[in-house]
Amino acid sequence: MNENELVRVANVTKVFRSKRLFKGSSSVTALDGVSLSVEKNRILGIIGESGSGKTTLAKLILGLLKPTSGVISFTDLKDGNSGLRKPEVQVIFQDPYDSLSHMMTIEEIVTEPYLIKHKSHCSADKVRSVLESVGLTPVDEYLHKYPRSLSGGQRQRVAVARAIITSPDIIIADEPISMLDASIGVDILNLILEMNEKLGITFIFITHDIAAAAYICDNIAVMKSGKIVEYGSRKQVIVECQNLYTSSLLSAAGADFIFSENKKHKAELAVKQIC
Ligand SMILES: Nc1ncnc2c1ncn2[C@@H]1O[C@H](COP(=O)(O)OP(=O)(O)OP(=O)(O)O)[C@@H](O)[C@H]1O
Repeated sequence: MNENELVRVANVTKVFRSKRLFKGSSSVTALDGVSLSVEKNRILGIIGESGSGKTTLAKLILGLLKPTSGVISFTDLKDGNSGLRKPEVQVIFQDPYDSLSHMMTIEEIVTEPYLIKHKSHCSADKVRSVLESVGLTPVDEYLHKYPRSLSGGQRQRVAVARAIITSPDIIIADEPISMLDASIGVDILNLILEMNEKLGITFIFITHDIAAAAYICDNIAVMKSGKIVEYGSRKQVIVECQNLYTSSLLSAAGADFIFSENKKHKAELAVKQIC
């Protein structure tokens, strides 16, 4: 693996097999010979229609599933002065109404991953700084609330806070804006950009929305029926796309894309595209 890679997915296939009583067995090839790299400090977009295999790929990278064939390898990172460790991966789910426990306060939800990782309580200062960094201010207004009293956008900010509290190397954001209003979705895109730029967190951004991917991702993999049909830099995929399926996604998005090299402009431009 080269020094810029955190994860390499090499020729990975995932077949789900199920046995049905009296009806024999059936199988679904969710991923078919997928190869890609997750590069350090970058945002990798995985885009495709429903059923194209995006979540299966995310679950394989998270270690929740095992590939049927192929290899997923993680680079070794320096851990303190001596040891080596694998990159830590956290996840943000699609549904901010379902992914946070209804029985826990915002403080408990955000600090839980820290407690699991370090087996010790998180300091009050740390919780405050994490909530501030995701824009949940004034912090005292949020700490003791329950998710039910927050809006969808605020809940997704809680999910981002929960994901960053352990200082992960990679965050997999699985359709994080698909259940939010367009303008709130753009706020979350801005937050992902900020976490990437300020904290250096690598993101895998899973979406069916090519406009959103175009504006926040450095690299994009376009998936169809379990295969990657186009893969490259944002410019290669959006401006110089070679594949008919990618072109059809671009036209379906009504995307009269203004290509900007400047990441900071991308989310604002996305407002016009997504709305
Ligand atoms: N546990 C499973 N058992 C059987 N089939 C599965 C399983 N998980 C996923 N699949 C199938 O694998 C294919 C890819 O599913 P996957 O959820 O990865 O797609 P996706 O692109 O994430 O879709 P969506 O955007 O709807 O979440 C689909 O045909 C799906 O039905």
